[in-house]
Amino acid sequence: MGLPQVCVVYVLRERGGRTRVLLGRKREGLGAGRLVGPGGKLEPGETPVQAAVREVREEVGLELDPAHLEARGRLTYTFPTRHAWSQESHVFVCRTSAGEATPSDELDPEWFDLDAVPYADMWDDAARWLPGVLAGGVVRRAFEFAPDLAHVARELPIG
Ligand SMILES: CNc1ncnc2c1ncn2[C@@H]1O[C@H](COP(=O)(O)OP(=O)(O)OP(=O)(O)O)[C@@H](O)[C@H]1O
Repeated sequence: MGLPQVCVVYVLRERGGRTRVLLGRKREGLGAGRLVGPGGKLEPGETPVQAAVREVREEVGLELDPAHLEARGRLTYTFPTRHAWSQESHVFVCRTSAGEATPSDELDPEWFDLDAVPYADMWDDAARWLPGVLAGGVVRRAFEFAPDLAHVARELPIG
């Protein structure tokens, strides 16, 4: 059986000639306390794009046009000592968004300059691939987490 499917969206906005990315401090559940991109599990019948639009609306209150979502690849996370956490994540960037980011029960949103993203506050894998995605790239990688459920133990070959 395939892994649970989730999505994550990195919303970008320009301000004063700089580009900023919207992250959020996770308030509860998997990864509580960490900074994450808004996102979450696909509901039955949903496409990754539909889930991305819904999750961003639910978690930070921004409206995205599905046509503006840029598919930037897929990540596989395996937690050999906590199988329930293993998942496959569809990564999106969105450079057009409407509204103001507002906190929800799930996330406390915050904008960061692209050169000041606090990777140490994110999941351990993020520093390995998110800079490339924010610079315009696509990612397809697989990470296996250590028994501490916090650190990447190794990267797995894709395929
Ligand atoms: C393990 N290494 C990881 N590295 C980088 N990002 C990770 C991640 N693990 C999860 N994420 C992202 O964090 C968000 C919440 O994920 P996740 O906990 O599955 O979703 P959430 O609890 O919000 O689901 P529902 O909103 O209930 O559907 C979601 O954007 C997801 O892609």
